[in-house]
Amino acid sequence: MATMTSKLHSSVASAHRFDEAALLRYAVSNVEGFPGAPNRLVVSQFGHGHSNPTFLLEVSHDTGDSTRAPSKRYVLRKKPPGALLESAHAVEREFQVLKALGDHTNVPVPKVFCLCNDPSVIGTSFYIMEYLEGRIFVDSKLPGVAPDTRKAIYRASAKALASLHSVNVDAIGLERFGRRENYCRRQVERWERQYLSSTGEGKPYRNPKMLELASWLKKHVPVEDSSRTATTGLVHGDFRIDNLVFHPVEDRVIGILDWELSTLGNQMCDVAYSSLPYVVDINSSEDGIHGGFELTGRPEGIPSLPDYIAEYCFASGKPWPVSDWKFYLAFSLFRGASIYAGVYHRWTLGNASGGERAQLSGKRANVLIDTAWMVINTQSLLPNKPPFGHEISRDDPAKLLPTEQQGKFVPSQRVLHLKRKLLHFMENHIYPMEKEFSELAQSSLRWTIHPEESRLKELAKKEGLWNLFIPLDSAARARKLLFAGNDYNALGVDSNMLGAGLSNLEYGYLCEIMGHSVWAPQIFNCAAPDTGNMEVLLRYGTKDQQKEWLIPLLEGRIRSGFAMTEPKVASSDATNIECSINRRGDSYIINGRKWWTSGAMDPRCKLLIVMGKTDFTAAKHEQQSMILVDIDTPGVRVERPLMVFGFDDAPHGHAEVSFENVEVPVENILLGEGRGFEIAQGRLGPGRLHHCMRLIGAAERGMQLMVERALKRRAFGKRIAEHGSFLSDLAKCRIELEQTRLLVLEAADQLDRYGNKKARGILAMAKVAAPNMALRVLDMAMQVHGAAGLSSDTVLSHLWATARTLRIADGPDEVHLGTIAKLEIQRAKL
Ligand SMILES: Cc1cc2nc3c(=O)[nH]c(=O)nc-3n(C[C@H](O)[C@H](O)[C@H](O)COP(=O)(O)OP(=O)(O)OC[C@H]3O[C@@H](n4cnc5c(N)ncnc54)[C@H](O)[C@@H]3O)c2cc1C
Repeated sequence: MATMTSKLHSSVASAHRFDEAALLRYAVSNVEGFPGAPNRLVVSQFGHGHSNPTFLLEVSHDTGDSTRAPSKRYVLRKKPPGALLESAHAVEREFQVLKALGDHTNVPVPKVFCLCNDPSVIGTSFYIMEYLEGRIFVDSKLPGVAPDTRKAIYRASAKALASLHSVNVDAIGLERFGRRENYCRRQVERWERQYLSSTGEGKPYRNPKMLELASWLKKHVPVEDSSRTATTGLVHGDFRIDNLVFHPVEDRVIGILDWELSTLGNQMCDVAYSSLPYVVDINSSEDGIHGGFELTGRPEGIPSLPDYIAEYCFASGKPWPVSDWKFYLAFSLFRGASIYAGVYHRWTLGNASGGERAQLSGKRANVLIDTAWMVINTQSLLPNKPPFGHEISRDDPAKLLPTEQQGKFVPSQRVLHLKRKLLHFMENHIYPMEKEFSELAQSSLRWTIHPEESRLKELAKKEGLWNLFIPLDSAARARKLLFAGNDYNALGVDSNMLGAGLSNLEYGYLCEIMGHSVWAPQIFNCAAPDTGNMEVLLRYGTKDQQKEWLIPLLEGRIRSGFAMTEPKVASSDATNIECSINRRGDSYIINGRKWWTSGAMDPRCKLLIVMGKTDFTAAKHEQQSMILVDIDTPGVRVERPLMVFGFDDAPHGHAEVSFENVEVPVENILLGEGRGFEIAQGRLGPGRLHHCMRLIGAAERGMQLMVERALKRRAFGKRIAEHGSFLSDLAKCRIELEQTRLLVLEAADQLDRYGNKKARGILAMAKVAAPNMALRVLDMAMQVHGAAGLSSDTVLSHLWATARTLRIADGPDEVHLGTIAKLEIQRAKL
């Protein structure tokens, strides 16, 4: 039978009591939505197998009129009291992994609210997380459970394990969560050390067979362990059925618990560990039979071991693990034995959680050691191939299909939440203001800022819709460089300024929505060229450069321009650039003429990133450098605004700018002389993809307006929507839009996974496809609107003009096509 999580707690063990009043004070100010004072806190302790004591917090709020609002439940997890084994009980790491998974993936984990490292609150570090109401199957034999449900429960746990093993750790900020290579080797050494420190003289009995086991394991470490392979990634470390919370009635996992041992490494260890019920019954106590299902018989409905592993391999795409299975199983038993020995040692010292269960741990350690030797001496454990036909799940193929919460391009809950907020903001604040913004931009006050823009920016900041474009890795660099020690306040900067920690793919879903309106991106501080310029400063800026320029840009106090293109030379080939940046003493002197410097007309524009040559004689791609120039420096002259099909894009504009003996300090050079191309590559990858994402949004807006118009407007006796030619054109637009969206999302995903250089082919494809698709859709939308579509009375002509520029402004199509073709030919030559 399953036990509901609400039935797994009892009163707090005396050794684990803590200062509840201090906790309450802390939680009220650190957990969003925690009931405010006055309130009542009831603490109880989960008794089921936790090496880090885990508590249920039930907090209710006095309403003041003798009633009490229903209590809210949270779970607190802390380190145990007393002296601890080195590196064990790291609740900080548990918090880190849960936060990353909860924020960026669909892996089922409880939401975490706060981490407290201050021991003065309740004596040790702790964190507070969501309470999950659901079923826990304490016994892996699933007694009292119907055969069908048993099958579904095992299948669901294999899928849950596959889901966590499919996580792209590099994209969710966990790339340094552990060393990936040589995991097993290090683990064998680590658990051997741990075993030695838990047993021996003055401590519980040390089993010599355990030491022999360690030697055997060291000799049989799989070859795949030494490098990054298909099985390297996030490892849970304690993945077993009783660490999973299942939905109260549906047979699916809603929470994977107990992440204490999680790290990066060889995921086959998790798979083997989760298979231990097949080889040993660790729940059988005292002198009972300790064999697992393979020996004692499987309870009806529980799949065979090969079926269980095949289910996992199919869901995760991992190879069939036959070759080293013996090692992985023996290692899992060895590690389990070391953990049990540690728990038993703690029990003898009086500070193990888990009550009576802890007392049995010493015996269990020895059972596992014996079982490991039995496994080693067994001929075959897994068949050479997965069982026939398991891929097409024999009984219910539909259950194997991804659900609506799975799939490569299904945004995480967090992104969906941001998306809802963004859509709401667009409806309530952006669309209603579009007409007024446009009117001001066409008036004699065109180069001024509408006061509503500043108000909306503040609102976007408050709503957490600010700087969402900043990728996780760039934010991490700036956080380290600029805000070491998390001291945001010393600089007077709000920590939200570094965005929401999204990957490029995650941002893609949001950036698309901003693309619905030409006015939206700047309200969220996500407009070009500021985004690209901030990216440059985040990635390549020194601490001083970041302080001077990045912070005001992050805060939206200033704007910036990127000055590369020159009227005199074909600038799609940046090696042609003629602007000179010459060193003179402690200064650089800049001379040249640029045009199409977007944003330079904006009254708030303060910074120009200028690309020029510091050495005309160096190798072709080492002549260029980038330098930071204050637009008010003597010699910088904004000559004139340029027009795009009659739009000057006021108040930001695109300017022709001349530089005449402009002197800037040497510290303003970015990254160093000759590094301009390198920076351009870093800048243009994500930045250009943002354009593509916005173009998807612009096309969606076109589709929406086109359909609305076609449903309202009548011509030749019927609505335009009833004319056959419209219907087929509309359908073709939708097909093209969806194709392009998938391409752009795939490009974002590859950018996250492989980086700019490796993803350059698909990035180039997205850059060609997106503007061309948007142009066709918007052109069709304008056509359906008749003459109105070409006027400025709808947003269509402006969206179209912007889309058209992106066949050139972001590098001409021909250049991107050249990249794609070159890669294609290279592939053919391989
Ligand atoms: C609205 C807008 C905003 C812009 N914003 C900025 C900005 O903020 N900062 C900035 O520095 N620049 C900006 N630009 C300029 C833009 O980056 C350049 O226009 C672009 O790089 C092309 O350079 P070019 O105009 O000199 O064209 P050229 O290099 O002269 O190219 C002209 C044409 O030659 C052909 N061609 C070029 N290369 C190849 C090839 N390899 N194979 C085949 N045909 C080829 C293509 O048809 C191309 O369109 C902006 C442009 C626009 C329109």
